[in-house]
Amino acid sequence: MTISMRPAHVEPVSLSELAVAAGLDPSALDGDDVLITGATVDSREVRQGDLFGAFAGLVQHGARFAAGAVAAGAVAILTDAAGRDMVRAEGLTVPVVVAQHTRAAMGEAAAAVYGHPSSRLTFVGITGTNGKTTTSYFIDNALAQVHAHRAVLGTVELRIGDEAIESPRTTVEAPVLHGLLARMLEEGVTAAVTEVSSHAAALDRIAGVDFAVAVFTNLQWDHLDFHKTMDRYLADKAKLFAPGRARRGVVCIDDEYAQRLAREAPIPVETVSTRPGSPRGDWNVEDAQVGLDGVGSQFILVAPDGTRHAAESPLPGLVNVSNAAVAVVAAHAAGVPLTAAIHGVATAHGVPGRMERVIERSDVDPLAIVDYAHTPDALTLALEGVRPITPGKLILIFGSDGDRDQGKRPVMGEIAANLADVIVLTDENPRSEEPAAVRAAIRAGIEKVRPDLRDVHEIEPRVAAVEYGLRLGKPGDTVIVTGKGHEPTQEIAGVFYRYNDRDAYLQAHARIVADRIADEREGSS
Ligand SMILES: CC(=O)N[C@H]1[C@@H](OP(=O)(O)OP(=O)(O)OC[C@H]2O[C@@H](n3ccc(=O)[nH]c3=O)[C@H](O)[C@@H]2O)O[C@H](CO)[C@@H](O)[C@@H]1O[C@H](C)C(=O)N[C@@H](C)C(=O)N[C@H](CCC(=O)O)C(=O)O
Ligand SMILES: Nc1ncnc2c1ncn2[C@@H]1O[C@H](COP(=O)(O)OP(=O)(O)OP(=O)(O)O)[C@@H](O)[C@H]1O
Repeated sequence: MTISMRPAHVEPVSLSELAVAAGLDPSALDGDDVLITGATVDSREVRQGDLFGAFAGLVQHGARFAAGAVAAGAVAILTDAAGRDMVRAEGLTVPVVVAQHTRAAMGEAAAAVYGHPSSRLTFVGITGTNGKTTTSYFIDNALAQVHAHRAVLGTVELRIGDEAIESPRTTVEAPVLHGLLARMLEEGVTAAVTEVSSHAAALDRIAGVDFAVAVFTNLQWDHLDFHKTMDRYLADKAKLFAPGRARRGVVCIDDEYAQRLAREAPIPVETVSTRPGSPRGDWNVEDAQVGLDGVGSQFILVAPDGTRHAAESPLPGLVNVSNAAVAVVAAHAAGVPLTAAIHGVATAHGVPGRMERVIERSDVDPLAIVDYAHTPDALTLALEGVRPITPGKLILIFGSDGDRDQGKRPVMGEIAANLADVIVLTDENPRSEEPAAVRAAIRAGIEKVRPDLRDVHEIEPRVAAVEYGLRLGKPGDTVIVTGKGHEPTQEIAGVFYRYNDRDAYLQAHARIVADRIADEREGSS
C-alpha cells in the first residue's frame, strides 16, 4: 500500500500571510501576492500552487531550478537575495519572498500552509546518535494504549495507520513533514512519533514544528564529517529542545553531553538515568536483568516520587533497557498513564534490523542476528549485549560506510578485535570509495589488537561474507552482522543494488540446509 505524502485538501493561504508566519517583514515580498496551496524544496516534487523553497545548498543553489519549478506549477519562490537575483536574471516574473535563513523560514511557511498540523496532535520527536528508531517503535506501542490512530516517521518507514512506504530519509524535509502531518489529521491520527536526525536539526527540517515532547537518547561519535566537532553536533541536536519547538523534554543522562543538554535546555526537562554509574535522574533504572534466553530484559523503573515499577524491554541487551526506560518516560510525558506506558513498551514488536533474530539457535544452527550498529559505541554495546547469550564463539560480520566519517573505521576495527572471537570483514555501502580501502582502514584497527590477524577473514561481496560467517557458526555460536540493519539496498559506485542482511542470511541458510541434506544422503548411500 502507498500513502499520500500530502493532505487531500488545503485551504489556500496568501503569500503575504506566509511571509509573516515565517517571521519576515512584508517588504520581503517581491512581486504580487498570490494564493499558496502547497510547499516543497525540490523542483522535482512541485505541484500546482506550490511555494518552492530555493536554498543555497551545500552543492548548488536551488534557484538554478526555479524555472523548472515554475513550469511544473510553482506560483512563488522563497529564497535568499542571491537566489532572487538568479531568478530575475532568468527573466522569471514569479513572486519571490526573500529570507536570510531560508530553510527555517521555509519550515515556518510550510507549517502555515498546512494549518500548523503538529500543534493539533500529540507529536513526539526523538533525537540522539543511537536508539532513535528502536525507541520510536517502543513509544509508538506505548501511545497505542490510548491513541487508536497513530503514525511513525523514521529511518525504516513512513507509516500512517496500517499504510507504510519505505522512508527516503531518517527525517524528511520540513514541507514534507508538515504535509504528512496534515495528511495524518485527515486520516484521524491523534499521535505521531518522528526521528530527528542531526542533519535534520542542522538543516532546519523541523522548523515550524510544535513537539509535545522532545526526546534525547544519547550522543556518541558519529557524523563528524558533517558536524565537524562533538560540540557542534550537540548544538545541532539541542535545537529540538528550544522554546516554541518542544513543550517539554525527556533526556537520558547516561553520557556527559546529555547531562550538559539537560542542564542547559531552556524548556522543562525530565531526566532518565539507565546505567549503573550514571548520575541520578528524575527517573532511575535499577536491577536490570538481561534475559538469559536473549529475548528481553526486566528492570525496575523508579519514578520521581520514589515509587518502584516493574518494567520490561522486549529486545535483548542493556541498550534496550535504556531505550525502553526512555520510551516509558516519554510516552508518560505525552499523556499515557504510567502503567499503560510500561505495558505498551514491554509488548512492542521487534524493530526490523535492530537486534533482529533471523535464525534461532538449534542443535544444528548458530543463533544469527542482524543489528544496525554502525558507530563505535553501538558496536561495543551490540557485541557486549550478545556475549552473555553465546556459549560458543561470537562471529562478527561487518564493514563501514564509504563517503562517511572515516575516523571511526580503525576504532571499530579495534572494538571488533577486542570483543568478537571471529571477524568476517566485508563491505557496507562503499558509495564512491574504493571498497578495499575502507576495509584496509578497518583492518589497521584490527591489527593493533591482533597483529597476526588470527580468525580474521576478509570476504566480499557482503552477501558472500554473510554466508561465510554463517557457515563458520556452530550450534553454540552467535553470528551477528552489523551496520546495515533493515536497509533494503547496498550503494556501490552510485548504484543502489537490492540487498538486505536478513534476506542474505535466509538465502545462505537455505543453501546450508540443502548441502546438509545432500551430505546426509551421500553418507547413507
Ligand atoms: C548532507 C545533506 O543532508 N544534504 C541535504 C541538503 O542538500 P544540499 O544542500 O547539498 O542540496 P544541493 O544539492 O546543493 O541542492 C540545493 C537545493 O536544490 C534543490 N534541488 C536540487 C536538484 C534538483 O533537481 N532540484 C532541486 O530543487 C535541492 O532540494 C536543494 O534544496 O539539502 C537538501 C534539501 O534542501 C537535502 O535533500 C539534502 O539531503 C541529502 C539528499 C542527504 O542524503 N542527506 C543525508 C546525509 C541525511 O540527511 N541523512 C540523515 C540521517 C543521517 C544518519 O543518521 O545516518 C537523514 O535525516 O536522513
Ligand atoms: N540506547 C542505545 N545506545 C547505544 N546504542 C544503541 C542504543 N540503542 C540501539 N543502539 C545500537 O544502535 C543501532 C541503531 O539503533 P537505532 O536504529 O534504534 O538507532 P538510530 O538512532 O535510529 O540510528 P540511525 O540514526 O543511524 O538510523 C542498534 O542496532 C544498536 O546496535
